[in-house]
Amino acid sequence: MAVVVETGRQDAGRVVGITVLGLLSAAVALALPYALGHALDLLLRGAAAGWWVAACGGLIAAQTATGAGEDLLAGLTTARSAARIRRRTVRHMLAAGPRAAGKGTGDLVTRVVGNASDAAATPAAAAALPAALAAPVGGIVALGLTDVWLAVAFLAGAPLLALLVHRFARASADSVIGYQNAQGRIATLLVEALGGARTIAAAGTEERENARILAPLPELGTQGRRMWRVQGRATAQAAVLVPLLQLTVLAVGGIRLSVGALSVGDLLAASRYVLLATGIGVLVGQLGAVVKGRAAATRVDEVLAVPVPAHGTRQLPRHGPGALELRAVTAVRGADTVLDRLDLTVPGGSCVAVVGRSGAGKSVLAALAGRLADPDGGTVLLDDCPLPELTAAELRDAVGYAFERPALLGDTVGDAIAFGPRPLPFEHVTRGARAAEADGFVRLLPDGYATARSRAPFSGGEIQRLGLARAFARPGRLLVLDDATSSLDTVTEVRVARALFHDHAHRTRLLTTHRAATAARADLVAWLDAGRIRALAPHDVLWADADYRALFGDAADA
Ligand SMILES: Nc1ncnc2c1ncn2[C@@H]1O[C@H](COP(=O)(O)OP(=O)(O)OP(=O)(O)O)[C@@H](O)[C@H]1O
Repeated sequence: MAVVVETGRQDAGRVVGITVLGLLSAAVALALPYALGHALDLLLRGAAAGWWVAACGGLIAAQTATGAGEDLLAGLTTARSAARIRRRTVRHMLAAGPRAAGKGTGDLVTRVVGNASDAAATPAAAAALPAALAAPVGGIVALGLTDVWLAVAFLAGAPLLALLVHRFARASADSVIGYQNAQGRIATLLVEALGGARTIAAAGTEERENARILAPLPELGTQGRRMWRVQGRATAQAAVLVPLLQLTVLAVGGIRLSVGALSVGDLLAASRYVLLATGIGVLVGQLGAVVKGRAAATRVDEVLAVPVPAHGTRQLPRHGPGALELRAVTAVRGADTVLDRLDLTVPGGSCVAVVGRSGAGKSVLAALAGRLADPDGGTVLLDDCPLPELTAAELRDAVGYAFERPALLGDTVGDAIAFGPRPLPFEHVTRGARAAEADGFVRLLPDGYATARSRAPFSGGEIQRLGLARAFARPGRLLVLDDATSSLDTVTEVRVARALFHDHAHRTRLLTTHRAATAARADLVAWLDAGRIRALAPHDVLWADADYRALFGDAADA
């Protein structure tokens, strides 16, 4: 329950305030029946009761004030906790990067939005528990002090009340966890379907997809009904048990009044104490919030448990050539060892194309090269420095990436190209766009580079060119391109290739590709096969090998 414990600690002042105000409110609630009873007895005897009546008024005002203060503090604590948990979860998720994506986008959103607010309510609800418990316990003690037989009558039925609370807490915890998990699964499937809306429409599988997304609905319904059943049963049982207990205590009180052991005022006080003693509704409500919050906190904690890569303190040598070395690198994905003690040296300033059959592990290798993922074994070095030893800023400044399906982030098209840790001069943006053959179509947009992204629908090839522009625009010594030119038409690809293969900045370039033409332009080709580099040589040399040619299918591409 790390996230709840931590937010509780940070809100310690307010949490203590809620407990203190709650206990004060309970104390006032316990004092009021005594004052009322005493005032009534004095009035019935015709004695002066002015002070006691005034005390009753004061106690009622104090009860209102402490209740309002408690509500205000609880609201503040919950709101601040929710903001803090969301900030922390979002920061952690982004720091974990692609590692967090394994949970599914929809499920992550549910955890950060819904579960975070339920978890945030826990410290305040837990802080109110002592008061929710003090009022009933105080009520029983007060009954005993008024007349021991009243307490005996109440305690005879109390075990049933205790059992009710215990069963409620246990049964509702199970159903709440089940409900939240089913919600997360629906969100994941929905986000997946929204991302694939075009494919679903083209395949005409809307109905099937609808059924797939809503598949966890019966489970959600079952858990929801269980939740309501548990709550309803507890409320119904309490609705029968509580009046029965009150009636029993009042009946005993009536008998004690008739034998002169109690005054009328005592009976009035007892009727209110028994109400406090049976305050199970408040306790059940508070317990419900704590149970729900703890279940939600478990789901938030699972996000926070995704490891975030630690960064070192080193800088790269000032004028290093950008030599990349993968030493005995192993990468395990699922049950498969995708890369198996792989060695690869990419000379500084050179352009190396990584080829291999589909699923050979090219993208995994590309991710390791710039530390978008860490290897399960072995080391990746840039200019002889292991990547984990570099500061985060040094690493991101040194390595640029372009992807097959880049995400365009930022408000305007220019922002999407400049997207990075530091602002970029406009000339760099346009230079990158020119190199990626994006400058022409960007300038035709209504406001050129200042066009809002939402007003600029792009084709797959154009999006790829903007992703390339982003990579070209930023300085750095290593450029990793993961299938980043696959959607370009042949003419554009040839033009982009000019910038890529004759890089004026002499950056080291590692690019994964399926195209023989792209491999042919690279200085060297790293042939990935069975988790290792089968050969590292120029394309012309490798072309003599029939297995190598088979990678590209139709040789006409070459
Ligand atoms: N997060 C993951 N979880 C499980 N398996 C994964 C994960 N990422 C990759 N894989 C698996 O690792 C293998 C290598 O994937 P990778 O994307 O690197 O192949 P690739 O050579 O780039 O393929 P392609 O040429 O088709 O893009 C594949 O079998 C893939 O299913």
